[in-house]
Amino acid sequence: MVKKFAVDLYFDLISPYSFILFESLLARRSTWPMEVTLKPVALGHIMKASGNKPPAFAVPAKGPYMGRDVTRLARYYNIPLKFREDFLTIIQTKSSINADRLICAVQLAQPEKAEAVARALFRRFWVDRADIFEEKDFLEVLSACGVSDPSAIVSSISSEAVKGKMRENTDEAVESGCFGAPWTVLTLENGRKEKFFGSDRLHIIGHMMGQKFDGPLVASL
Ligand SMILES: N[C@@H](CCC(=O)N[C@@H](CS)C(=O)NCC(=O)O)C(=O)O
Repeated sequence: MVKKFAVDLYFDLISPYSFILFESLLARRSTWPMEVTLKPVALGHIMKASGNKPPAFAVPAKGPYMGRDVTRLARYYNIPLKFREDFLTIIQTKSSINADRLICAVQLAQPEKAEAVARALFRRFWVDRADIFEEKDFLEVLSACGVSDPSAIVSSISSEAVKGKMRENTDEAVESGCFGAPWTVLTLENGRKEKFFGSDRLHIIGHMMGQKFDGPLVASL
C-alpha cells in the first residue's frame, strides 16, 4: 500500500484564499497520496498573535488587488466564488469564529459530515453571498448536509470541548509559524514538516510529495 502524506489544512471561512485551497487541495486527494486533516482556525487571533494585519488594512492598494486576484484564481480553478464588495465591512463588523467552531462541533460529533459542512459554509458565504453568522444560518447548513440533531450541534458551539478544539488548532498553527490563511503543514516521509502560506503553493506541495501539478481543476461543485 502507498504511504500517505499527512497534510494539515488550517483555514478560516472568512478567507477567500482558504476556500480556493480547500477545493483545489481536496480535489487532488484522488491522485496525490495524502490524508488531509481539516483544521478550522481563528484568523483574527493568528493575525494578532503573529503581529500581522489583514493585507488591505496594512496597505490600502492590497484591497482592490485582492478582489481581482481572488476572482481570477477562482476562474482558473473553476470554483464559483464571487468576491464580495462588502468584504472589508464584513471583516470589521462580523466574525466567522462561530461558523468555524461549527465545523469543529461537527468534527467532534459526526466527523463523517464535517467536510460537507465546511464546503456548505464556504459556498453559502462565497458563492451564494449569504450569511454564516447566526444560529439560523447554521441550522440551515446542518439540515442541508443531513447532520442529525442540528440544534444540539449548534448549542455545542459554545461548549468548552468545541471552543477548546478551535483554540488548539489556532495555537498549533501559530506555534508552527502561521501568520495568515490558508496555512498548510505537510509532513514528509522523514518526519520533517514543510509549511506553506496561501493557496498559491499547491504545485510545490505536490512536488514535495513527488507529484505533478496538473493545472486547473474541473471542480465537482
Ligand atoms: N498569495 C496568497 C494570499 C493569501 C492571503 O492573502 N491570505 C490572507 C487571508 S484571506 C492573509 O492571511 N493574509 C496575510 C498576509 O498576506 O500576510 C494566495 O494566493 O493564497
